Amino acid sequence: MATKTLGFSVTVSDLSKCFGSRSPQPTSKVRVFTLRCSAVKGERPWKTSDARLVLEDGSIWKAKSFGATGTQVGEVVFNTSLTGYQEILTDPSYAGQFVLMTNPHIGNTGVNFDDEESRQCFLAGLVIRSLSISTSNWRCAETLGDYLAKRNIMGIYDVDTRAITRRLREDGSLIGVLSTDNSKTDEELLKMSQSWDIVGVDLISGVSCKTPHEWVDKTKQEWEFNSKPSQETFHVVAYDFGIKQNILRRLASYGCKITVVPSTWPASETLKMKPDGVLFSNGPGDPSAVPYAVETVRNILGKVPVFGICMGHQLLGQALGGKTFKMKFGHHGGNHPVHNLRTGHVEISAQNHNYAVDPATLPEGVEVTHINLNDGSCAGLAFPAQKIMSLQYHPEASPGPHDSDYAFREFVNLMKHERSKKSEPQLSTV
Ligand SMILES: NC(=O)CC[C@H](N)C(=O)O
Repeated sequence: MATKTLGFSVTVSDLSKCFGSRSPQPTSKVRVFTLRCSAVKGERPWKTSDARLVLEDGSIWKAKSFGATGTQVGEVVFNTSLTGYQEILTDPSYAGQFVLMTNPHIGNTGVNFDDEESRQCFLAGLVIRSLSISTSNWRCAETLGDYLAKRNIMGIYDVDTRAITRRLREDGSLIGVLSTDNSKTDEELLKMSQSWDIVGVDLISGVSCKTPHEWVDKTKQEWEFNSKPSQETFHVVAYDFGIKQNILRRLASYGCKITVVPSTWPASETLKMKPDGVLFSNGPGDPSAVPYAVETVRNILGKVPVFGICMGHQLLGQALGGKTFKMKFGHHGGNHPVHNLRTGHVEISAQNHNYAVDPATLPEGVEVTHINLNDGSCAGLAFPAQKIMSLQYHPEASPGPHDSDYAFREFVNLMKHERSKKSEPQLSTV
């Protein structure tokens, strides 16, 4: 190819190198892909070492490691959020998964003390195209590399994230093994990836809290955008299936007093607390792998107002008698358009899920309230007769746009309505 000067001493041939190259090596069952990029050859302030991401389809992606070292298996999913990698890293719903960020430049704002979504990082690892060589933000407390190393989470960079994303979009989500261990052969890693599965595994029990506790923190005043908090206080019991803390902060900001309970907390104990409402949270893995949670949800339905978010929505769907199914590659990102069928509005939403409820399997009376406009899948449900509302996506965002925050107000209104019904004088029948 003829080399043409573009200015800033960058040439077309330099740029073509930056887009990586597929170099299939037909010698064995596996094919190796390396990313050649002249722009990242300079000295780096962090340790680098060779790493391999071996996917179950036999492709091997050579990369450099940051964070922890070792060998880790997980399902690879891609996330299209442009910002918010710290919230993504601490979202417990990613347990068992490698998150590949499609935004090519990650790490430039470091990590801070405020943006944690849970007590630790539960994900299998992080896959990025380019790790920022410098970190600059007024809230930055640590670099991304140091943060991951301390939490024993593996990361890789200098890998062709666009090519992997296209593969996942075409072939569906894939299991992969990430390794920095040179003593393991490609075939061994491939075998590992082909013999592990995320379907049917209860990942909730590994991320849920162990004992009930109160939650009081609201969204900090400087970040608050809801100007009309409720004048009344409502007691909400929140089931922690891997709950993101911003769900709790948003509920507290809307005037709720919250008791967080573990995933195995009996429905009877919850009902004894006489809550105004119950929240079923987001969480990792396959909703069909946790029948005990579906049973708990079933025993609460109809008795108090409930709100299900993501995993909570899927468990509600199953408790109502419906079915969930695994999607081809799921939805992960902060830019998913959702159609609110009740208002006619389109919301740009934050999403993170691989499973969905099949609305055709739900009983009569259950209303589909929201649709994902990318693929028409069910994004929200309501069953007014049973005081149920649920969303497949994340109204708390974090990271993501705030378009769907109104859902917390709707939940408060549901509880308010129920309270007012109880205080109405009962007509006696003769
Ligand atoms: N964020 C979530 O709650 C995810 C729910 C479920 N683990 C899924 O992947 O669909």
